[in-house]
Amino acid sequence: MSFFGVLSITPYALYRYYTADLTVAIADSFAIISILVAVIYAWRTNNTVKPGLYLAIIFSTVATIVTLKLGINGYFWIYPLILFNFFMVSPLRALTIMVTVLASVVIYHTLHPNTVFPNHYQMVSFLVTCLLSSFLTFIFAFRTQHQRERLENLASHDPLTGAYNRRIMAIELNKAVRDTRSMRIYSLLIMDLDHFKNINDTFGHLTGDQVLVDFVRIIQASIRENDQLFRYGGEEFALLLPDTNHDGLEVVAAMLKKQVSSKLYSPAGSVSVSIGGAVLNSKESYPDWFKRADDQLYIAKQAGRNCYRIAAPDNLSYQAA
Ligand SMILES: Nc1nc2c(ncn2[C@@H]2O[C@H](COP(=O)(O)OP(=O)(O)OP(=O)(O)O)[C@@H](O)[C@H]2O)c(=O)[nH]1
Repeated sequence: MSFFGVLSITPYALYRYYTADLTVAIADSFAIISILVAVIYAWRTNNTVKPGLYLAIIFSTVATIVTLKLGINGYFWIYPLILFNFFMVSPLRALTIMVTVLASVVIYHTLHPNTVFPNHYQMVSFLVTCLLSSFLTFIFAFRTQHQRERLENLASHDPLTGAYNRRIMAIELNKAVRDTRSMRIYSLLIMDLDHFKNINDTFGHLTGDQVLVDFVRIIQASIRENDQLFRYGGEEFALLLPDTNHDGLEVVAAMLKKQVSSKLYSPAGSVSVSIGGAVLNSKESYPDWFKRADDQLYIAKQAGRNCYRIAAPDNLSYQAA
């Protein structure tokens, strides 16, 4: 957008300087400089939301000035401005900005008749076509946003339980491993339902599915808001816990084990979970961290299930309940 913006505005800015139309020339130059500042900011911070809003406001102000100054030679810029704004900011923000721009033009025309538009009829035509274009673009942008959110949701969640899927787990665990700047302590729990195959074999897959859904509901209700639950296999789940140290991880594992065994039921009775956990060591890769937690899960299963094991920082297993 910025490339096309600079490409299309620069010749006009030069022409305005050439014809000594200083107000419009300065407005055009300001728009070009703003584009470059916004691009540099977005490039450096990876944040496109703030520069998007900044550019939408700058461009809308410049297009309004050009419209008021040049009349018919300026107001055609409002049409590409509509598309630009809906591309740069959220649909509601873009609509608000467009209504503000059009209101400014109409107020100016009312206060200074015949300066922008030769007559009221032309002003009304301009207003109606701009409003129509804005509303149609709003509907288009709103639908696109809604569809994108649905697609994002489908691509990141397990359809049965609603927990995050394996793809997001890899992204989030890698993010935690790379987060060396914040000094946060990240922990991981791997949870696996005990004797789940028996439930499927005895009562059928639908009953098994319901147990999985209930399990996720129980876990979600017991964890903090910024903990993230992933389903990475059939009845295997991972829980990422930021700001949780070894002692904290023990407390959470004990609490989740208790919550599950007291609240999760199949037609055969209570269902339990085995849990393995590990705190992220510095300079450890995501697969190594995951493996350390998974090894602890294996030890918990070997120890008779319905229990948890947490890797000690020196890789020794803590004997736990
Ligand atoms: N209902 C249902 N079952 C699933 C799903 N995904 C995997 N499974 C079943 O989960 C069961 C996993 O069995 P195992 O890996 O033997 O584990 P387990 O019976 O829980 O035994 P332990 O983990 O050793 O206690 C298999 O029967 C799979 O078919 C699913 O989405 N729905």
